[in-house]
Amino acid sequence: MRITMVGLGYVGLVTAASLAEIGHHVTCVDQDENKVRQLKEGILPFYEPGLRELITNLTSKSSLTFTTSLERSCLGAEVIYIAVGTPPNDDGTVDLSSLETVALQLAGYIKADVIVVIKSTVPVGTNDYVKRLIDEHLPTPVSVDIVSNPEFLREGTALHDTFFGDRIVIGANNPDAAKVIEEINKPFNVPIVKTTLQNAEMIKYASNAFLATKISFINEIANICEKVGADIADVAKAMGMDKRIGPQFLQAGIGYGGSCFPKDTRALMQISGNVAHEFALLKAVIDVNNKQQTLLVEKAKQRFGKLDERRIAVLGLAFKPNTDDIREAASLVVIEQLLTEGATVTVYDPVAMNNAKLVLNDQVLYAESVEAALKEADMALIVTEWEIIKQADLPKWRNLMNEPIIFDGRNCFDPSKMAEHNIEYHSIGRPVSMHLN
Ligand SMILES: NC(=O)c1ccc[n+]([C@@H]2O[C@H](COP(=O)([O-])OP(=O)(O)OC[C@H]3O[C@@H](n4cnc5c(N)ncnc54)[C@H](O)[C@@H]3O)[C@@H](O)[C@H]2O)c1
Ligand SMILES: O=c1ccn([C@@H]2O[C@H](COP(=O)(O)OP(=O)(O)O[C@H]3O[C@H](CO)[C@@H](O)[C@H](O)[C@H]3O)[C@@H](O)[C@H]2O)c(=O)[nH]1
Repeated sequence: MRITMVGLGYVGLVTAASLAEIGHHVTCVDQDENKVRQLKEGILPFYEPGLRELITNLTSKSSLTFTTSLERSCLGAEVIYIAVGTPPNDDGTVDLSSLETVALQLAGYIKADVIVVIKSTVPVGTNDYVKRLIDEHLPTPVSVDIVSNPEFLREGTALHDTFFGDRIVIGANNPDAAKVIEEINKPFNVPIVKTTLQNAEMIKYASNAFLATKISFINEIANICEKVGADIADVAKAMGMDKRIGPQFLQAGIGYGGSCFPKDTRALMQISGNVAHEFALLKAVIDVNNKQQTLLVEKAKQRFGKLDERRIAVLGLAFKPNTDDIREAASLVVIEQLLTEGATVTVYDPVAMNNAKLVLNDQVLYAESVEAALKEADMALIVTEWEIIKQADLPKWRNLMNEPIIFDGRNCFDPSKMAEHNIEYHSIGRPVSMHLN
């Protein structure tokens, strides 16, 4: 099948490469000339394990090509995927302007019957709206079908999630169009759910909101554990053994971040508000998360009284490991709090430093390694559970720091081990372990 993919963010690039890998011919389009030029040279715009190798292999076979010309990419395309960003507006509503722009441009370029597949996360009713927009602006009478195919990949494990996903959702009004997209996806050998456009749109928001709910729930349990002397690690483990609950997304910590959960939960609040439904549960999930992101610094303040003139190492900036994405990362909240308190902040992340520099500029010091960040620090705050952090040489950490005190937002270490190494250790939902001398 000849496919065009418009928008080369995480979703567009990973989907395009995956579709090419299962035998389709995919032309990738982005308006960002720099991004397209770099992709042609094999340079990826973001860090994702395994993706560069896959893309290099597919481009060498010409099953994956890159261009900035939407017009040329439409020639001969049987299916056009759209995966442009749908970022939040200030009030939490979804900014659909990129999607509208692409729809209007496409209307001018489509010369034959085609299926348009929307992969972007969009509020209920948007797929219908895009169909109307295209139809109203088509200069030639051709048939354009719209299919909603929301994406469920996670950053850092995007390829695995695509090839071993739990389900592929295909929403369409026209069963023939749904059938074509089903055939395209069959080689993935992932269960396919065919449904309406509205259901497909809602499935995406409901799934993300539910996962966010699980995280805020376990974080609240963790906060209570700290006060009653229980240990969240044991509690979550035993809860997750109940198949009705399941073990995933029960990792307590400093809250969820990233380009999806924060924006999609806020968007679902807006969607429910638009139909005069007060989604009290989701509001609580968001409030809990906002508070959770401030927890580490609050603990540090309680421990020290004031943080001004303290040298503080922040370890991990990405919103989760195995990505360089810092969109709505907890690290940004933590760093802002620390700077407001007057602390001197040194940061380190194995892959997100360049993205961080674009946002934080010269407000913080940038270290070249975990060890360099810890050197002469009065305390360390762990925000992302990178493997390089979890495999710490603890005696070395202890010797590097002015004071061996760690506030861990991701529960990377066993508290008893920290006590053995004479490190004062504050984590989430577990007892504090003090150093012995
Ligand atoms: N990032 C994720 O992990 C993830 C997972 C599932 C779903 N989603 C959803 O997928 C969508 C895309 O997210 P993302 O993070 O991959 O996107 P992104 O914002 O990182 O990238 C979007 C790309 O679209 C391009 N673009 C914008 N307007 C364009 C136009 N008119 N013509 C051509 N290209 C254009 C931009 O240049 C950019 O490269 C969003 O709706 C998001 O909510 C994201
Ligand atoms: O038990 C957990 C699991 C996750 N998180 C945090 O939650 C955030 C999101 O993590 P994750 O879901 O792994 O990453 P994303 O790449 O944002 O993926 C989510 O958002 C995507 C965009 O919509 C969806 O496609 C995915 O299915 C959905 O998992 C991160 O800050 C994690 O640290 C926790 O705090 N505890």
